[in-house]
Amino acid sequence: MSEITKKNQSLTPAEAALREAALDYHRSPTRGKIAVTPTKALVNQRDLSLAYSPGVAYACLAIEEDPGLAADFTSRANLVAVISNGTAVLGLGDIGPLASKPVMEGKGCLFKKFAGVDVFDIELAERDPDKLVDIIAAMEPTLGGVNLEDIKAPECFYIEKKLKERMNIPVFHDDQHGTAIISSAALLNGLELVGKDIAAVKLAVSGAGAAATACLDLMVGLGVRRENIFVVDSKGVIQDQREDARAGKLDESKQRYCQLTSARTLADVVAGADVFLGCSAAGVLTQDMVKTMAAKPIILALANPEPEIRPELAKAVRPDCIIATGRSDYPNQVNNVLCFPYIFRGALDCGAAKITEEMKLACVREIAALAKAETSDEVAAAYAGEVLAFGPDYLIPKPFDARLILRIAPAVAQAAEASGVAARPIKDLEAYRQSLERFVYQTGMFMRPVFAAAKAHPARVIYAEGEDERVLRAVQVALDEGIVKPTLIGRPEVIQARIERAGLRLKVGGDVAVIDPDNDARFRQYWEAYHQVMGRRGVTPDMAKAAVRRSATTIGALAIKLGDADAMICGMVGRFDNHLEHVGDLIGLKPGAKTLATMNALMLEQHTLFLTDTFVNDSPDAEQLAEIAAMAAEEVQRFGLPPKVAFVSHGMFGSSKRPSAVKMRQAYELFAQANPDIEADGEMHGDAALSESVRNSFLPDSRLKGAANLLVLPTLDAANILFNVLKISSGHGVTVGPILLGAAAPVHILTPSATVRRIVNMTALAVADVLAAKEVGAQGQ
Ligand SMILES: NC(=O)C1=CN([C@@H]2O[C@H](COP(=O)(O)OP(=O)(O)OC[C@H]3O[C@@H](n4cnc5c(N)ncnc54)[C@H](OP(=O)(O)O)[C@@H]3O)[C@@H](O)[C@H]2O)C=CC1
Ligand SMILES: CC(=O)C(=O)O
Ligand SMILES: [Mg+2]
Repeated sequence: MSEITKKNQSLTPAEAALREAALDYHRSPTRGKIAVTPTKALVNQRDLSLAYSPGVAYACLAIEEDPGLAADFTSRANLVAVISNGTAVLGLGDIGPLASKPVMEGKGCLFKKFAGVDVFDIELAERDPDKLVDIIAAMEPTLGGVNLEDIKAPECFYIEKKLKERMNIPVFHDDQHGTAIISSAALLNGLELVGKDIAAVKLAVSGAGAAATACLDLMVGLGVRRENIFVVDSKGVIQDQREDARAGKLDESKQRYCQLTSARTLADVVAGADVFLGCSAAGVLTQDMVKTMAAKPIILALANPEPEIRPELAKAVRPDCIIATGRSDYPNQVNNVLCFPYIFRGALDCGAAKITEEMKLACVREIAALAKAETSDEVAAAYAGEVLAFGPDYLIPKPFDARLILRIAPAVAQAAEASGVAARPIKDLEAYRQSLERFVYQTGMFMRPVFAAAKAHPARVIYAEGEDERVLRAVQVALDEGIVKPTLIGRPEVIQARIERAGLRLKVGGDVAVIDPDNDARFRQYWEAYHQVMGRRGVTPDMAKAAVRRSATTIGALAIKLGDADAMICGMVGRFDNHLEHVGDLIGLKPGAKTLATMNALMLEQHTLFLTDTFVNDSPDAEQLAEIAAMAAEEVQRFGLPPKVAFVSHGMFGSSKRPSAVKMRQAYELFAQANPDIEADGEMHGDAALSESVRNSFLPDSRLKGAANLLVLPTLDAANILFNVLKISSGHGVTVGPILLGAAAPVHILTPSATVRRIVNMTALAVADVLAAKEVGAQGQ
């Protein structure tokens, strides 16, 4: 039996579940985590002659004449290579370049998602440092920057040094400097909390590789005294009596921290230490060792994926400790993801030739300060339910804090200019900061507030098409996310067979309840409830029984009505209008609402847009449009976004007297009267909705600033057509919806094209809506 098979067999159930989920995530729906996509249209002969021969030759010749133009005519200035040879992959060690690829693809995702930086992940089968330097240096014409990753010490120091000498673009070994920047910020904040002086603290360090050495170098620069640092590597304490030290064979990086001491083991040096820094291996710091640390110890246990000690173990023996790890599932995630996307963003945007010490220190300052800054509405929404006040469990900002890019990238660009390495200094830093906002709502940030709210209060969601494999897969994800208590409508034996065929872990009767439309003890209760609602609309008891047997959406709606579920997802099979009819009949309108309507969200390259009404009302009048806009604006806030509403039309601020333009103007006026605090304007063209300068050329004092994010369209045709055109033309726009507005309970009617991810997102939204409805109800009492 191989070591890996043995290891898999010894996983706890939670670890085994995580393993399955992680493998599934990497395998489907596409293999791997990242792809290369063209950014220009290439659809006709003309495009071809521009993109390729003959037109491309002009771009080539322009660059030949002025190499700086490569930044304008190619993607180079936004392209970073994440390069590894697989010799120190996380804490997994020397697993080789091929096995390192998921990590490098992952870093690529983080670069793109958090900071819009494009990445080629490059895994090289080469261990010889000089050959690696030659290979990487030869790639300079391709790249705007090099992020070295998971290359082991001491070779990594030499490789980075040589590349910095040879290349005229930023070269940054993430494991060294990214880790150093974050852990230094955590150390500074931690010391502030425990009231200790950086010049007086004793550091015990496990690991003397890339990460640990760089952390120590930076910490010494910040005031830790070298004589107070005691380092342990795989052979024990680095001290002058060690065989390699006596033989003069210590690497130069270790020699810097070699001590004259009688201590020989980690336990020896941890005793009395104020700070433990671990960049080494899983579990090396024991509870017994932690017990011996000085008062209010700070523990930075950064080995990945398994830290030197788990926080619950450290806290059990030293409740006074402050502990951080590299993991996402504990407070205080000290991980270089808080740094590398943003330091490169700033460096690329100002054309930095290098990453200097000033640029790194700017990052430390910004990250440390951000943890102490007042939390913005967006961050509070992104981490709903968590306390984000500076303290022992909030030492440094969270990875989904949108302010990271807004603060770090400008600070880095400014520092680059100050240290004389910026080829294109940023002239207007405030305008630059504002331009970075385009990255903030592009990503997981978009659904993040919704998921956080759902996670804090999981709710009972009933799925009408419970036998559909997409639904089963989505329920598995939603359960793994901890956001749902699901009920599936369907035949139990069919559901079970499909769960097994799809290789899912759902347990019918365990974490998943089932309502069998052919045989359920609640049948009588359900058809009677149906008859009670429909009896005066010509429905006999026999018709009521048949209706309940025939329509799963009817069953789902009745389940909500009778208190067996909080929310419903339906619509994967059949026509939208049929589902809507059942929902209208049985769930009805929420108090105060006069109409049902729908809204769809689209995450596009440049904007996140919400469009209404995409599915319900053919040609709503001005009053209905104002009401729909108000409901839609409320839902937009669920995503942590301030709604910015544009009533769009063929007319522009009174330029047209046609009825549809007049209607949109009236709708805006009614909306503005009822919702004076929401930014809105109309009627206006679609381009004016998205571009302030176009809008200003007609009306400089519009009540709408920047780009609108909620477009209210005059008819169902207009909204539905625009939505579908944008969805396809954007290529990779992510969509959420249709989001049903105005119903008395959270119900969403999806469409037959719904993907697993869409169902998961709509589940999260339905659960978040349950919570919001309860809060509104409580306020009304
Ligand atoms: N949270 C974060 O952001 C980051 C965390 N890390 C983590 O830090 C760890 C090290 O990474 P990196 O520096 O790149 O790797 P390196 O291979 O460069 O260094 C590993 C170091 O750990 C030492 N080591 C190994 N086993 C032990 C042990 N049992 N006791 C004490 N020291 C030991 C090695 O000793 P020797 O020199 O004798 O071989 C070496 O000095 C990994 O777990 C990695 O995941 C790294 C970067 C970022
Ligand atoms: C986070 C990281 O880069 C590492 O653990 O190697
Ligand atoms: Mg790494």
